[in-house]
Amino acid sequence: MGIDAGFDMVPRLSKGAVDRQNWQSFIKIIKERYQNDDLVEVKPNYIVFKAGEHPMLPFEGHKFLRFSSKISGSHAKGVEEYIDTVTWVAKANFGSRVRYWNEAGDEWGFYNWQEVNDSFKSYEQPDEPEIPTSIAQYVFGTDTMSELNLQLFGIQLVPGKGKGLVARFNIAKGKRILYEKPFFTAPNLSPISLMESNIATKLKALSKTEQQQFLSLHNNFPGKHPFSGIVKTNALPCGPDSGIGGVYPTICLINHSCLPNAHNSWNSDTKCETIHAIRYIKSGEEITISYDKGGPSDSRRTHLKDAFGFDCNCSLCSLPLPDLQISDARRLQIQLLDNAIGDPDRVMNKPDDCLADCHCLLQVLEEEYKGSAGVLIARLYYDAFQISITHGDQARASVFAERGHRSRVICEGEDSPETRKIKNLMENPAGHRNFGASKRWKTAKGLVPKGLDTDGFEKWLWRQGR
Ligand SMILES: C[S@@+](CC[C@H](N)C(=O)[O-])C[C@H]1O[C@@H](n2cnc3c(N)ncnc32)[C@H](O)[C@@H]1O
Repeated sequence: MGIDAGFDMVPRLSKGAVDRQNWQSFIKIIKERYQNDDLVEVKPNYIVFKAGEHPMLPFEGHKFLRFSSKISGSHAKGVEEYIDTVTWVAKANFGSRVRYWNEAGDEWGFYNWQEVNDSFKSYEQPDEPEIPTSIAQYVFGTDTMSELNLQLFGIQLVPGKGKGLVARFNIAKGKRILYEKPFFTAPNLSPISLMESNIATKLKALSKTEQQQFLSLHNNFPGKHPFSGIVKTNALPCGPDSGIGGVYPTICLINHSCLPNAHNSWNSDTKCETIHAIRYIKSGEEITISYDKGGPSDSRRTHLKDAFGFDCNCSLCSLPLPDLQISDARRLQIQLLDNAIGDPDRVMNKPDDCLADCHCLLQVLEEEYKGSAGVLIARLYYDAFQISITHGDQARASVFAERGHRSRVICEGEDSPETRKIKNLMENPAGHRNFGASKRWKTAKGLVPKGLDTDGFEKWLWRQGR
């Protein structure tokens, strides 16, 4: 008997070039780290740590299932430190594929001992070399990237920002990068002592590992209320304008950019947060999301400092002053247009002006965000949809809904409640609550013109030249 702890690799690595290379660099880091440690011996086919039950790391990563040992009793001396360090390095290389468990915290390994012992036996004898039959097999082992559920990012130190997520592969626009359950969700309570005790209660309900993960998150507000400080630094709102925030093991390692390449969204059905690429992300590029609501650099800076406690050094905020001023002017214009479009009296009485503002906003967003305005575009099309449907124009409304739907899928995926909502409206625009408030622009859904060239169609859609 005794208490075991360690980590499992779930899913196990493939024989493909990508996994092979990642495992080799992981082994290289381990070898370098322990080169002067007499208790860590490099054998022909694996590394053995001569403490506890002598956990091993094979040189062939696809054989590896578990790194663990008993951590209780006198013979276990020193092994816990090896387990902690190797787990940490493995996590940095393989992310959530590395599942740490500790029987002291009622956590158990993923694989059964029969599977694990068989894997240990296979370490001694290297495999016969295989000739891959396809590029996919060579690169990915036996399957494609998605089927293998490859983690698209690694956790790395990013200059000036602490830890961050960096793409390990080229990531296509619209690709789901992460889907994660929060440790917990919590409201922003006042006074702070109340918030602290509320979080303490939620923390107690977590496993030991989760508690450790939570406590290892960055805290910009150290002092008398450490739990609240961690939540304030890391929590992401559970939906736009929600006063409830969620704290996540991996998503909370994503840094902010005022010009992000990914979008975070709360799925109120599954109670999970998703991260999607909103533009093509190159391998090696940092993955970023936006923590704030935009606006010119001054107001962004103030908000990020007050709400999250840091000074932003993203690529936009680091622009030379003349360039930053151009961006600031556009951000201000975006805010003004957004406010004007959202005015219900104007939607009712000056719909042509509102639609013209939507068109103008679309152009400014494209310029400012270099074609990657993400969810701002989805919202804009929803606004244009609402203006059209309020005045009975089902034809235009269905086109705007279709465009809004396309943008939502990119930012949030098909399973997002927001995506489903706009999809329903695309199919049945008259189902919107404002339909019929006015008949000013009345059209049937089927009256979308056919045979126009792109310019002609855009002119029709935005009611230009009337
Ligand atoms: C949610 S955490 C992100 C992960 C964090 N970098 C870490 O090491 O754990 C937010 C913190 O990361 C840093 N950070 C994120 N985005 C930044 C940015 N654009 N500029 C400077 N620091 C940033 C700040 O310290 C911020 O409080």
